Amino acid sequence: MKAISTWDLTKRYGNKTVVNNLNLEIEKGSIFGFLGKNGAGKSTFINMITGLTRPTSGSFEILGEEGNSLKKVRHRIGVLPDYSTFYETYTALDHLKYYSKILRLSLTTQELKDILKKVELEDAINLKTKNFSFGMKKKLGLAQALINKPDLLFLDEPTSGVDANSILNIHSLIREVSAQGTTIFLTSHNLDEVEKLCDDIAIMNKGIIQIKGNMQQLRKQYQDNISVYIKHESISETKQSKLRNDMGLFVKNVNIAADHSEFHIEDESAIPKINNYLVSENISVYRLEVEEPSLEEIFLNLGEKKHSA
Ligand SMILES: Nc1ncnc2c1ncn2[C@@H]1O[C@H](COP(=O)(O)OP(=O)(O)OP(=O)(O)O)[C@@H](O)[C@H]1O
Repeated sequence: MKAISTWDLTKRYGNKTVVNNLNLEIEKGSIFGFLGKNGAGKSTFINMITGLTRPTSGSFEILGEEGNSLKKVRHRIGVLPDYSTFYETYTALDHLKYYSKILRLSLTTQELKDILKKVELEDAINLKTKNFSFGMKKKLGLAQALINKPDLLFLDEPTSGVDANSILNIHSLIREVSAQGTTIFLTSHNLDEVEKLCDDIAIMNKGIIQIKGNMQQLRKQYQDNISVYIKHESISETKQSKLRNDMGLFVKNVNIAADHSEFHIEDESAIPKINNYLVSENISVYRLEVEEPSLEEIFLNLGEKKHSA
């Protein structure tokens, strides 16, 4: 079942198309990573599906409801915007009490304090938000987004401006919320974070989805990048030269030294071939490392490659 589906969703401002016929399906219960350079159209897309702005054309469904019936599911959605605004004279607890009231939730003060504890704001429960750092505001925004135990949670840059320890805490909180069945839509410029957390990823560029899939599928499209390093027993010059010639037949950029070899392969099916060859040549292997492209490499390569979704 899908948590979000869009069909040819489009947004134009004047004659500028910001989101262009976007078709996307997000599996219920998944952590979905939405990436793109500044100005790619990510916020405009999120604003459309959360009802903040109207699509120019196309349609969408959220949690089984059509876009024009968004009201029916609003109470099941949590949103952490990129920048949250708070009443300066309210404390963290005052804010949660306020949102709890607006959403007509009957949460006790202790339950609200527990949510603040989850986002590591237990020491700031009675602190006015005018004294909050940027990272603390981000955490309060997260607490607010979690208050209704949402089925669908939008997180826009949840860890930007947050210190390293708190990032780890936020990541484990995201995993915990996901394990309870919440679908998470995560926008982040931190590619490492997306790679670690997300089941599926889409990369947006100039209003269209340029590539999408899970990390394995994304890597598959870029497998010419796989590099292999082998630490082996020391071999003679003659043997090195033989290896250079023989291995050159099934790997690229062969670099053979006395006690190690490095090269690139297009496809992981070359790995057993390499292994069999070394065995047949009686060369003892001490270590074999395969380095696949990171999401960052895929992202950076997008301008050069023309993969379509
Ligand atoms: N209300 C608006 N009127 C006119 N143009 C707009 C409006 N909102 C967004 N745009 C334009 O649409 C394009 C996409 O903007 P959007 O904010 O969706 O990008 P983004 O991918 O979220 O970028 P970022 O990562 O910087 O947040 C930009 O060129 C922006 O200037």
